[in-house]
Amino acid sequence: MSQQNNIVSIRNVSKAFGKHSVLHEITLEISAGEIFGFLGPSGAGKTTLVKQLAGLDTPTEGANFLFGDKMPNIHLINKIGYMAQSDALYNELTAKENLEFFASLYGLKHKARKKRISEVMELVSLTDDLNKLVSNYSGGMKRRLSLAIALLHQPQLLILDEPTVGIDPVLRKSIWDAFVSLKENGTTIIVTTHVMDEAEKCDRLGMIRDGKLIAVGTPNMLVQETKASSIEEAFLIYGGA
Ligand SMILES: Nc1ncnc2c1ncn2[C@@H]1O[C@H](COP(=O)(O)OP(=O)(O)OP(=O)(O)O)[C@@H](O)[C@H]1O
Repeated sequence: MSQQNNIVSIRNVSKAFGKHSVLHEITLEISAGEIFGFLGPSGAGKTTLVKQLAGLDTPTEGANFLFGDKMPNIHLINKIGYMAQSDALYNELTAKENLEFFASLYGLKHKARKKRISEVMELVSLTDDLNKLVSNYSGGMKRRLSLAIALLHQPQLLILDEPTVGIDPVLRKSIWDAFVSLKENGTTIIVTTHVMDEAEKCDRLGMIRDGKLIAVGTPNMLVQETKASSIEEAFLIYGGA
């Protein structure tokens, strides 16, 4: 794999909050155009790691490089779309007003802004709810709106922290179809999940347990290597069960 293909390079990253060690010596390369999933139980350290990749936190040891530059780096903001685990939306505004606010932060001009807003809302099936107050949105609708915002500026790298929590299976499928078409158009996607059927859809998976990267590979490879019958069983075997 050539060096410039690696959009993300995590080099020997550890993180501690006070005495609490949360990430242990993680090293990993993620290449352009792949859907990479971090799979692990609650508290494993997934959010801590992807926050660093989004430039919102720093490691205690080691370093993260995105597009060849050390993070955090303000100049990379336009290349990254980040969707946090809890929605960062203005509840007292409509969805459209929220989108317009973020679009202006990204410097999208009026005509392009209008076009992108309708494209991203179409993608998350919220076109009919564009003018609704976010306070009247359900939890799943808020997740989808957050995703739409992360997609607004057509980032080369999407970092999505549990993007489909609270979203029903039918919509979940349509959102994953959207991820695949974004990937086909060259977007690199990093997603955290603890849902096994989502893990199967990733090109490669990094299994995280207790802050350690216990296995990396394609879903098929991880299952075959452990002679497991499912990703879930493979995870347990890598975790020492
Ligand atoms: N700012 C912080 N200060 C102290 N401890 C923290 C902080 N942020 C995270 N942690 C701790 O780090 C550990 C990993 O949390 P993290 O949110 O990264 O896990 P996760 O794998 O994303 O889990 P979940 O799926 O539940 O979000 C947890 O024990 C958490 O309590």
